[in-house]
Amino acid sequence: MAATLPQIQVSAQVRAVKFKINARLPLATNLNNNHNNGPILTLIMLSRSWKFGGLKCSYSPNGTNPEPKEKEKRLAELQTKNTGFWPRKIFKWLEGNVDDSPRIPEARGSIESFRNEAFFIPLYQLYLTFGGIFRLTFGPKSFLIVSDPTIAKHILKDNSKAYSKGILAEILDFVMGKGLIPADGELWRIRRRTIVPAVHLKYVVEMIGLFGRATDRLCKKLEAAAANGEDVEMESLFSRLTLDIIGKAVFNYEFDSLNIDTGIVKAVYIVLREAEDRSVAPIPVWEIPIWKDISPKLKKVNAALKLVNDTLDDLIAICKRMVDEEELQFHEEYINEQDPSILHFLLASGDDVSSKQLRDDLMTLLIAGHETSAAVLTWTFYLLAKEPSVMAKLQDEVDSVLGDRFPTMEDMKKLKYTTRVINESLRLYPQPPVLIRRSLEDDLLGKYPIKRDEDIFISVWNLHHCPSRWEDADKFNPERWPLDGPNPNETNQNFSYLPFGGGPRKCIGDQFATFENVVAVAMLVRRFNFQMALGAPSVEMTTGATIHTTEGLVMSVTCRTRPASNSINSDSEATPVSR
Ligand code: HEM
Repeated sequence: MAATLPQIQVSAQVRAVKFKINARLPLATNLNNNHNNGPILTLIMLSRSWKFGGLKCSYSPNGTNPEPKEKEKRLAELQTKNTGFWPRKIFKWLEGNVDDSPRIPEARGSIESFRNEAFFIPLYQLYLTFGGIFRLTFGPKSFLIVSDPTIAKHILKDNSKAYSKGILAEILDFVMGKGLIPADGELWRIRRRTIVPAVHLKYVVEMIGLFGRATDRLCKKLEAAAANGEDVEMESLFSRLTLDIIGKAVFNYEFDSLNIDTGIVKAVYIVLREAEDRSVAPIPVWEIPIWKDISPKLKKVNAALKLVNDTLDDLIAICKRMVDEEELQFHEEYINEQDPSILHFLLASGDDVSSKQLRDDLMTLLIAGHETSAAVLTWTFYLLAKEPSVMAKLQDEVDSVLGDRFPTMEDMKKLKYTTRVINESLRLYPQPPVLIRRSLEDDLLGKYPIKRDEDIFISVWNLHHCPSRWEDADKFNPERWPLDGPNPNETNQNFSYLPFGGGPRKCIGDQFATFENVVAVAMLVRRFNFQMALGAPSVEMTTGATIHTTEGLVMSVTCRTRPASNSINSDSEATPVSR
C-alpha cells in the first residue's frame, strides 16, 4: 500500500541512511533560481563522521563538524587553564562556533538521480532521525524542514507576519500573478478581506445543489461503465468533476469536462500541468529568453494561457453587465440566484473589473479548488477500496440518511461518518503534503535562532503521520475521530492536524471543499460498489501541486441495489435523484 512507510533502522554505532529523494516537489517546493539543485537528491548521512561507500559525509546533532583529536585536546587544555582571562567566546571561536545558541540538527547530502518516489517520503524518514526541525543541506543551499506542531503554529499563526510564501510565489507567478495564494504583505491583506466574504454560508449552502448535480453527471458515466463492464480511471474523472464544480462556483462557467473536451478544457489542463511541471523542474527553462520564444512546449503553454485569460476577461465582462442591470442591493450574504458565483459577488461588491488582480484571483481560486478536491476524492476511494469494513459502514450511513435524493445542507450535519472518512483521508493524504514559507526576518524556532531568507518546508505529511502523536499512524481509521466530537481542525488538534493550513492564511474554501467531498462520496457510494480493477497498475504516489497517483486509480464499478427511500430522514422538499 502506498501509504505504508518504510521505517529506517538506526543502529547505535553507525547510522548510515541512504535516501534517494525524488525532487518532484509539491507545487510549493521547487528548487529554482539559487535553489536549483537538480532533479534528484540523494542524502547520505552518517552519524558523526565516517566513510561510507567511498563518500565522506559528516553529521553532528548540534550542527558542528567533529574536530580533530589534537585540536580538541588543545582546547580542553586551554579550558582547564582558563582562569577567567580567556572569555568563553574565544573558546567558542576556536571551536568554530561564535555564538552560544544551539544549532539546528543538520542532514547533509549529495545529489543523485532517482525516480518514482514522492519527495515527502524521505523527508519523513529524516524526521524520524533528526526530529521536529532539521536543516537539509545540499551544497550551498539549505532548507529547514519543520515537523513540530508548536513550531508550525509559530510560523503559520503566532508570528505569521515574519514569513512569506517565498519560492511558491516565484513558481506560480506565470499563472496566478499576485493572486491570493502567492500574494504577500499588504496586497494579500486587501485581497483576503475582499474575497473571504464571498464564501459566506448562504453561498456554500447554494453550492451543495451544484455539487449534487455535478456528481449526478459522474454517476451517469459510471452507470454506463458498470453496464458495459468497463473499468474506470477514477483520478481523471475526479479531476473533471472538480473542474466542472469550481468553474461554475467561481465564475459561472460550464466546462462540462465530464462530457466534452472543448478547447478551453484542454487549455486549462495545459496550464495546470505546466504549473505542476514548473514545480518539479530542475532548471527554470521558461526564464531563458531565447528558449521562451522557440520552445514548442512553451508556445503551447502561452497560447493556452492566453485562451484561459481571454475567457476569464469575457466572463468578467458578461458578469459586469449582469451586475449593472440587476436591481439587487449588495449586502453581507448577497447572492444572485441565476449566478451565485464568487465572481458575481466580487463585482457586485464593487471590485475593480479592469484589474489584472481580479483575473489573478479567479485563476488562483480555480487552481486551489480544483486539484486539491480531486486529490482528496482519489485517495479517499483508494482507501475505501482497501478497507471494506469502512466502506460498509459508510454505505449504511448514506443509505439511512439520504434515501433516494440529492444531499441538502441538513444532510451535511447528519452524514457524520462520511465526514470522518474525509477527515481521515486528509490526515493520511494531506493536500498539499508540504507548506512553504520564507523567513522575512530573524526569528526563534523552538530553541533555535534562524536568519531571514530561510526557505522552510512545513511537512504536513510528517505532522499527520507522527508515530508518537497518532495511534497506528498509517492505518485508515475514521473511528479515531469520535462522531459526537468536534470536527477536527488545526485548533482543536494543536496544529498536529493541518488539513487546511492554519493561522491567517488558512484555506478560505475549507467548508466548501468539505461539503463538496461529502456530497460526492455519499452519492457515489450510495449508487455503486468500487473495487480496484483486476490487473490495475499498483497505486503509487507522486507529487505535483498535490499528491497524485503515478498511473491512475483504475477501479471496477458495479451498481448497488438501490436502497429504499428512508421515510424518517427523507426531506420531501429535496430534489429526487434523477434516474
Ligand atoms: C479539499 C480541498 C482543499 C484543501 C485540502 C485545501 C488546502 C489548503 C491549504 C492547506 C491551504 C494553506 C496553504 C498555505 O498555508 O500555504 C489553502 C489555502 C487556500 N485555499 Fe484551499 N484547499 C482546498 C480547497 C479549496 C477551495 C475549494 C478553494 C476555493 C474555493 C480554496 C482556496 C484557497 C485559497 C484562496 C487559499 C489561500 C489563502 C490565503 O493565502 O489567504 N481551497 N488551501
